Amino acid sequence: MAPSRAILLIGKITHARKEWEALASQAELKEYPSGSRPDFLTTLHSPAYSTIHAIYRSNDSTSLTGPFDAALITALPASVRYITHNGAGYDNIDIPACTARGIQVSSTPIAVDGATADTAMFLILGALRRISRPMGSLRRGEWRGKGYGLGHDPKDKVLGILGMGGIGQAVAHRARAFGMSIQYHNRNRLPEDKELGARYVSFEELLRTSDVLSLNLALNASTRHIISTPQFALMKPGVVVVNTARGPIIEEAALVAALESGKVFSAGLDVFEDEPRIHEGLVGNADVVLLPHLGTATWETQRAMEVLVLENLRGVLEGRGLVTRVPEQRGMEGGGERAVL
Ligand SMILES: NC(=O)c1ccc[n+]([C@@H]2O[C@H](COP(=O)([O-])OP(=O)(O)OC[C@H]3O[C@@H](n4cnc5c(N)ncnc54)[C@H](O)[C@@H]3O)[C@@H](O)[C@H]2O)c1
Repeated sequence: MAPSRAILLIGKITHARKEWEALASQAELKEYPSGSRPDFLTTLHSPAYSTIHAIYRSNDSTSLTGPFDAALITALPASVRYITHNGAGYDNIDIPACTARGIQVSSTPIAVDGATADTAMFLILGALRRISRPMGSLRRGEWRGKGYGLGHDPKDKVLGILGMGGIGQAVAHRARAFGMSIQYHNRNRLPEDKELGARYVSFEELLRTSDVLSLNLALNASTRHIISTPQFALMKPGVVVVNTARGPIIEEAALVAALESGKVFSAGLDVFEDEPRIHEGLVGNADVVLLPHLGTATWETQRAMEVLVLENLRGVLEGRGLVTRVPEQRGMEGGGERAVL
């Protein structure tokens, strides 16, 4: 007998295609590989989509559908019960709108921790050395170039981690090997065994006393622009700021001003306020280290993320529920969330 429930894949599965196809014994598999938001909204009303039980989407597939905002959530077929999202950040999904409709959402924490923390370390070391300027000079045939200057060692510097979740903890673990002393601020203080010897401090103390500030918290209404002009004013002169979380956590114009005034020695950025647009004051600043949102861009991590989404789908199809439901839906019926940090 044909499965009566369907799963809709929006975008592509690249690294775990076989595992996706294996789900065909448990559900009808449908795919929406390309299109536009108006096209997607129209397609949602077709009878072929009326049995969709779960949706596989990703941060990348936002380019096909636009954000999963309240308008899109409202337009989903009544049959949709789960959204399994490929991405540790899910700021492009309106979680309260999903909860209001009884739709459970999972993300891919843990799978992303190592690669994103490696990226943060790369940016911390690169920004401490202001490595971009001499790298650019070399490629222009100018060897070290004119503005070349000495950098700083990570050893004995205070690393302040804002957001000590999975990635923050993986950054702490790595930074310790470079001789950094670590402090953090989080919504909730961690149990001692997860602190890895890091000191818990207030947000203000973190800003006032860190030599390097690493941003590792989720983007939401309360964290948008959490780092802006007043926060830069509190920081130590010559601080290094690294962001591998989400661009809008920093008010980019304020960062540019802090770089230009010399308050910030350098920055290392994987994420930007209005990707893929980048503030001219950052692109034009040879001393900042910039990456085009590559935090999880490794073969191993991309596969691990896809496999985790499929584990969530299998959990749903086999009646066990989601494996990594988002913490905002804690307490909602149907289980499967990780601890709220
Ligand atoms: N650059 C990339 O490619 C990339 C890859 C993966 C994740 N990310 C981003 O990194 C973020 C963190 O990922 P994670 O898996 O570590 O998430 P996580 O949920 O494990 O950790 C986030 C931490 O931030 C803390 N937090 C939330 N609001 C806070 C606040 N106002 N002040 C202090 N702490 C606060 C939470 O308590 C939690 O401990 C994601 O939300 C995502 O946006 C980026």
